[in-house]
Amino acid sequence: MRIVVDANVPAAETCFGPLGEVVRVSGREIDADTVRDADALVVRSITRVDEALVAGSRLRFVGTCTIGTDHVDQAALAARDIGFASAPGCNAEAVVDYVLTSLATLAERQGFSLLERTVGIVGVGNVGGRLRARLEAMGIACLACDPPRAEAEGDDGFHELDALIDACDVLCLHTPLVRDGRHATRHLLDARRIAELAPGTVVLNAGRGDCLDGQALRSRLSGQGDITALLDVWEHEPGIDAALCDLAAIATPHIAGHSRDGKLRGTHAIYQALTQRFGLPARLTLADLSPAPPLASLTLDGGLSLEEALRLCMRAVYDVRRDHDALHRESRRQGMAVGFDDCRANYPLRREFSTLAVELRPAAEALAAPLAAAGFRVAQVD
Ligand SMILES: NC(=O)C1=CN([C@@H]2O[C@H](COP(=O)(O)OP(=O)(O)OC[C@H]3O[C@@H](n4cnc5c(N)ncnc54)[C@H](O)[C@@H]3O)[C@@H](O)[C@H]2O)C=CC1
Ligand SMILES: O=C(O)C(=O)[C@H](O)COP(=O)(O)O
Repeated sequence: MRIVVDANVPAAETCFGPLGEVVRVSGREIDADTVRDADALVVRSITRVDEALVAGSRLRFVGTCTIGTDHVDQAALAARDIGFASAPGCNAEAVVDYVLTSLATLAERQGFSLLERTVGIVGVGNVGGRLRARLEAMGIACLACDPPRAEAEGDDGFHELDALIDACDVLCLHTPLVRDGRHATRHLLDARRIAELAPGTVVLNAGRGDCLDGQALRSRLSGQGDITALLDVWEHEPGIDAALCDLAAIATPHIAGHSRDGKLRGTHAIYQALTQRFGLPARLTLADLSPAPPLASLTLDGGLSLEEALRLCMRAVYDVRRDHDALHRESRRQGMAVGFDDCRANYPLRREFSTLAVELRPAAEALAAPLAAAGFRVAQVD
């Protein structure tokens, strides 16, 4: 069996090597020629998988090691009886880590307390749902907007997007890109809604770039300049709007989900789906792929405020300023599109909050509940 795999899929040789010949190709270079003689194709989010790509191939399976599936024409695959799998939820915890560390960084920079803010979550699926759970456990008020869920489950606990715009200090977008239909998300945050955001509002987009009208956001930021944007996803990646990138308080190259843990979960989910499709045994477990974290534990004594302790633990695992600085540095050095992709291809090791055990001495015991709520493993020590 010949398996073409995006060069940015970790552990591909370990997982797919025992099943066949693994051919590594850069995600943006995978084309009809590359997959012509392939039996299986394993991608991430940057390869457009459509009829033109698969028409001349003998593919029997396509897997994307990502949550998002907007880059895959699933109908075209089904019409050719090509099996398909994605990896729902694989990097949801990483995105939540990203949101928390971004908001904590902004709170420090702008001098507000995150614990006193109201956060609106748009799209309350694997990512948004976990974000809500962590924020609420930390005592932070949340409002949820998810019309498809409200329709299926009843309105209770769900609000209209315009109500979130009226009531929230922070608006987090975690919607998939849905181009058509009643719940389409393209430009969900459009020019009208961007104009209606109250001064001081923070907008964070870690869903898909097209869910937000980037031009309208740029005009508001460069004109009134009275709101704050934290952006991980962009229209026209990798050749994103350099002016918007400069105006965003945190600008990162679509890496919110790029923890090692999340990527390995994605690879492993597709390994399982591929073996099932070809009737092969799946011998590898996720634990076989996961390395020990470089920082396994730290110990806190008294003397830190809750927000200081949260920031310290978050940054010990993941500091979003590193990714913001890298995007600015590499886009200046190599040009936007090349720099953007370079940051993603050479992404440094990042683990999830849950890999860190925070040991608390008695004087720090009041930090136990909020640190656990934020996602760390907490233990009391003498
Ligand atoms: N920045 C990054 O690195 C990453 C981005 N993503 C993006 O985040 C998206 C969400 O991920 P998950 O939560 O795991 O997906 P999910 O499928 O579990 O949840 C998506 C939620 O959005 C809701 N939704 C759909 N249309 C909506 C609308 N018009 N308004 C409000 N809510 C709507 C759905 O009902 C669903 O509950 C993915 O589709 C992907 O595009 C995912 C992982 C990493
Ligand atoms: O899972 C998703 O959906 C994402 O957006 C991925 O985290 C993006 O991963 P790459 O395609 O950038 O490797």
